[in-house]
Amino acid sequence: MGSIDINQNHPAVQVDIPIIDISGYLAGDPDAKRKAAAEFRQACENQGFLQVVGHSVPEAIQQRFLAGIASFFALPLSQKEKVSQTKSKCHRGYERVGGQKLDELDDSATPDQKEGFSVRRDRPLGRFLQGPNQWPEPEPESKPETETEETKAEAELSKIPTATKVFDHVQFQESYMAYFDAVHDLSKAVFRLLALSLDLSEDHFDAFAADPDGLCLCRAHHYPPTPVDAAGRTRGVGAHTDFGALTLLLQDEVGGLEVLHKPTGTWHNVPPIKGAYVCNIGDLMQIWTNNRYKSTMHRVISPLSGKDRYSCAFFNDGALDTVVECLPTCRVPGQRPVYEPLKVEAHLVQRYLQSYGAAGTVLVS
Ligand SMILES: O=C(O)CCC(=O)C(=O)O
Ligand SMILES: [Fe+2]
Repeated sequence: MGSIDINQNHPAVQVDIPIIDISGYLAGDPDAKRKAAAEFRQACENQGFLQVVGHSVPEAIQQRFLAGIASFFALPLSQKEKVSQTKSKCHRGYERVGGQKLDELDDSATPDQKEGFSVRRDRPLGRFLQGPNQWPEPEPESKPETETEETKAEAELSKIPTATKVFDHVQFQESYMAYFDAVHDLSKAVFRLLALSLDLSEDHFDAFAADPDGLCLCRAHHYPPTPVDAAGRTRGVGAHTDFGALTLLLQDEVGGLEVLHKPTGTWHNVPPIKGAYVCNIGDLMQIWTNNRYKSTMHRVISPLSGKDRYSCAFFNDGALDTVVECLPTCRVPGQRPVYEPLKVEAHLVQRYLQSYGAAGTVLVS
């Protein structure tokens, strides 16, 4: 296990975000399995954040996906709004800058300075958040009937490759779903490691994590650059904990993700590692483990002037009917659990309403 010292700005505070190589575990090596489970246990008990390398998601799938989302976000706003999340009954599609406010620490915080695109499993419209995805359609090409000087000039201009021209809606959807499937598979393997790390049977979370109707959200983000005068302090995403059980985040090389060291109230950078997954524990896992595993607060600082940042968070929120209650290995006999048992669906409804305000009510009405 390697680790990075991220404390340049806060030399007195030690925050360790370990880098865990799971290739041996995935290859079926029993020693590597024990070692990886122990490393997960330590990381989750400590900071609740780690980075996974040696995983199963091919670099080519990541690269195609990142190229696809960058070309989508470069489209004109009017085109992106055609697949706006506000048109979806199940929260799919495009979310414009400021569409969500995740900050849980500061009521006066501005909405998140990010735009997003949300995809889940494609299903008929059903229970909370279940339904069809929204995908961008090709723009109809208009052909002028008679050629004039003006239309000739326009035709010349249209030879210039613009973002609209390079956007390929078929490639976007295909690369997105290939990425979704690959990261969903990885999340199932990570849940297995989490089970082992908690001294449970390896398949303990399988039904939750692999349910074909379970809620998984794959949300791509674009963080536009911030002006120099606001450098370092604008919120790409406000301080929050993740709602679900497990998050796997792919980030580009720009950086900006920070985790909170609660005892000192200091923020620490999570350094980008090409192709790695930042893996963090969400609230459901903290409840399951009776506070043994930490759902740590984090935020994103907007990138400096001139730089666009792209990332993608995959949240495996699991089967809606699961009752989350203190795991048998997370309390001593006779000890009362910290939390009352709760249903995944009820928990998610509450957190969506909090972060989306009135716009979230469409999901539960
Ligand atoms: O983009 C990132 O680095 C983090 C995003 C995040 O925390 C979230 O979507 O919950
Ligand atoms: Fe998050």
